[in-house]
Amino acid sequence: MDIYFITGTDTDAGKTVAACGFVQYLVNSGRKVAVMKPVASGCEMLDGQLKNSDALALMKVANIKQPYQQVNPYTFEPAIAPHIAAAEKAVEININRLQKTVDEIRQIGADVLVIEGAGGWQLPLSNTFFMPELVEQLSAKVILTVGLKLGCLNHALLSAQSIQASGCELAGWIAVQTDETPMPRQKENLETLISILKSEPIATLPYMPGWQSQNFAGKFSLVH
Ligand SMILES: Nc1ncnc2c1ncn2[C@@H]1O[C@H](COP(=O)(O)OP(=O)(O)OP(=O)(O)O)[C@@H](O)[C@H]1O
Ligand SMILES: C[C@H](N)[C@H](N)CCCCCC(=O)O
Ligand SMILES: [Mg+2]
Repeated sequence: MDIYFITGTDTDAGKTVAACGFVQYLVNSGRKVAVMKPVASGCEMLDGQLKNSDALALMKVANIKQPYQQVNPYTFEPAIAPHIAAAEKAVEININRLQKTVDEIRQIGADVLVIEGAGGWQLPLSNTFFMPELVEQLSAKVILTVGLKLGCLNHALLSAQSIQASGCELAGWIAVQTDETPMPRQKENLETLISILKSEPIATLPYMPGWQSQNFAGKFSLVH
């Protein structure tokens, strides 16, 4: 099973939009795709269970049916840093539990697993454990979502350097216009990103109101 981890230059960088498009692209190419949002803060009670809108959006585009708990093992109600939300509930985010969940997903016949992170690359999950440890342990390929806004050049370069320093493979990046108004000099910034990240993006996603009900698989190009 190939595992892709979708990270971003920051929270609100467009990771969920990028991850949903990437899942649609994989499904369109004939792959059996499962999804995960391992740790989510900003959840609401639905049908007696805390659920997160990112996890629900990913489940909608995947083509393997999974129980909610398998997609999103750790749910926290407040929209705050997850390790703080976990500490407030005396919950320990356990890397072995997450690894076991990924092993379960292997058993259900997925040939690709797309995992959305939370926040940016170096997300604390406790006082001593950060998200890159999980990504490295899973040998997941990383895709960096760059939210197109002023400051993204620095964030993109720092993220790429940190991904590589964590011993992970940066398999590609996705540019996302997250606001209705394009950032100033968006075209020039995209050219700079291509130069900094030393590759063309696997997709450039425009601002798409109602993206939840669109299929944007066609905007993606081949990723290894
Ligand atoms: N291309 C787009 N078209 C329309 N709306 C977008 C687009 N990209 C992002 N948005 C909106 O911007 C907001 C942030 O995007 P998104 O939720 O994908 O960020 P994220 O990186 O997944 O954040 P988080 O760290 O909370 O998971 C959302 O409200 C989303 O609907
Ligand atoms: C609630 C929010 N939308 C994200 N899910 C969590 C973002 C955590 C960011 C932590 C940080 O780096 O400061
Ligand atoms: Mg998200």
